Amino acid sequence: MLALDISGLEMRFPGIDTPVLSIPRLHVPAGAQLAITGASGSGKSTLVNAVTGLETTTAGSVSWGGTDIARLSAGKRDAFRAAHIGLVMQDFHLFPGLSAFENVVLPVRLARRLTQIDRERALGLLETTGIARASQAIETLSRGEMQRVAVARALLSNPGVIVADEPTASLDRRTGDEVAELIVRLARQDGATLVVVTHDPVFRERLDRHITLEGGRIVEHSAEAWAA
Ligand SMILES: Nc1ncnc2c1ncn2[C@@H]1O[C@H](COP(=O)(O)OP(=O)(O)OP(=O)(O)O)[C@@H](O)[C@H]1O
Repeated sequence: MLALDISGLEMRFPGIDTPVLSIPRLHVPAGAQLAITGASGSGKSTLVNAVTGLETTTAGSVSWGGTDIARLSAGKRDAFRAAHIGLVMQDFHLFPGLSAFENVVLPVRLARRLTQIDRERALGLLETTGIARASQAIETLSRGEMQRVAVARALLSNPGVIVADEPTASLDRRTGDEVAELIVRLARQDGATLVVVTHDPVFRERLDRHITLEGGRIVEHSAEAWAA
């Protein structure tokens, strides 16, 4: 598990005068769970892209466990993300033509040779996430099952951090609640720090702290989310 420390973060885009994101300070302790809410266009995805290193920051530092990823080269940021951050996205990002199992192990297989331990962990995670047939073709799974496979994939390398961007937004209420419960439970079990963008107040209440963004700034936060 890794703590997140943001300081003086700014994200600007060409042609826009004001920063689309401006966060003077934010601290999330190692193993804590942060929900990010806010209206459309408030900067949630931009913040996710900054904390995962998917996008280059304009100014400030984004530090995970003391490593400031804003200072890393693009290649080193990618390597840091692969080693430490499990990502779950709204639209799953799964590969058709592969089975559930093959989807879970794909990122590891692309990085290195798959070991027996990887295979066993992948099968164990599929079982934990409620996927009965690991060999089932991914495109034949229900949407809820697909997101469960994406959760298993995010957890395979035992990351210190899990970042989920609206992971239940394209699921129905009941399925979404089940996936939310699963993400929170597995993050806690693995001791991973969890950051979730969600519009869902029920999901937000499952996490131990939250911030609300408006116009790229933190306008409201729970007592535990130290932000100034
Ligand atoms: N690459 C870019 N170039 C220019 N403007 C951008 C870029 N990316 C994001 N923006 C702008 O930054 C603002 C924040 O966008 P962002 O996608 O972070 O919002 P959001 O809160 O995630 O919205 P939603 O809930 O609709 O996904 C928006 O006004 C958007 O138009």
